[in-house]
Amino acid sequence: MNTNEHEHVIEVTDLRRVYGGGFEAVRGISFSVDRGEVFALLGTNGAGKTSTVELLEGLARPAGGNVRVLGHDPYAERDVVRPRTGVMLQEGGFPSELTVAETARMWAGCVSGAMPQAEALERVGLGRRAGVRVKQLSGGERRRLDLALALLGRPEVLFLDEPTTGLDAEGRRETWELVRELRDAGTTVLLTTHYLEEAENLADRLAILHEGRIAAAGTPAQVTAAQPSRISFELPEGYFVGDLPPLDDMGVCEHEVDGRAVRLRTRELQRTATRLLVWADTARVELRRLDVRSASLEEAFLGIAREAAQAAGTKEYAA
Ligand SMILES: Nc1ncnc2c1ncn2[C@@H]1O[C@H](COP(=O)(O)OP(=O)(O)OP(=O)(O)O)[C@@H](O)[C@H]1O
Repeated sequence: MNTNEHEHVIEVTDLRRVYGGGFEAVRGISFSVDRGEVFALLGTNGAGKTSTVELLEGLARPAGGNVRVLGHDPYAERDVVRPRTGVMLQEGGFPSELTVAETARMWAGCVSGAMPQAEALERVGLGRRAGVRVKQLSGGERRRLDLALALLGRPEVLFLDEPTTGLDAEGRRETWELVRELRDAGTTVLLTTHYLEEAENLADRLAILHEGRIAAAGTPAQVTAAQPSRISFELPEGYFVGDLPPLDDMGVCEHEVDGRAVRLRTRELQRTATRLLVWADTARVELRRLDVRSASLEEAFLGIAREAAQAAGTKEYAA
């Protein structure tokens, strides 16, 4: 069970997936995930996240490139890899007539070295719902049950496909806490999500997919740092944007003026903010509603999707 000899628990090199009819959903992507890391795959609808995760889970054979999970080919060596991984699919699809406890028992029967079912249900906050039929669970509770089942085999690697879709804010935070606990105990987690806040909070590193390719990758801080920061404020009565120091000198790359409201974008936040504040101080003016902020992951995501779409010559995200 020792995986320390493998520097990368998940290693993907130039991976490709082609569906029947020749559609290439994954077009040569490479990344690796280290032991005890949480790695998020983000992307617009149809970007190729699920297609990629299915290859990592060994559910399909790649059309090209290489996948290694715990040092093995998850498709060709499924019997070696599968017992050491936990999979939470987008739709668990368990019989709805069974109770939560019966479902966990049935699933535990398929897993070697399973943890006690009650412990798995307790960990996801379903301990008190053990006697309830699956069909009576809310959408969020079903996601928790899917997660409990993925945890049953004490996996070294956990694949979570949109783990918090349908959960309320509290349920989402509880799931994040659980994922952090698992990570701290050495579990490697690969998740897909549409919630950028989730990736920002949870992921040690992430990759943004667009049309089957990686458009950006790194830590959340690295990915957002590549996008411009924003400064907004209102000029006082009698002042115009032309009264500011030359915007180029301030490091501004884009600006918008709407009446008195000014929005600047800059890749040199400290320089722009300093020049602006020195100017305001010297001119003895108050910049009302002053707001200075780095790009959020959401802004970075939208910017990357827009750039990638423009580069591909489509207009989908160019609006
Ligand atoms: N079985 C299939 N046959 C043909 N094309 C498919 C098949 N499954 C997925 N695709 C296509 O592959 C592309 C990638 O789909 P995939 O489900 O991997 O995207 P995703 O990033 O997970 O999207 P979402 O966020 O909507 O779940 C899409 O264009 C999709 O229509």
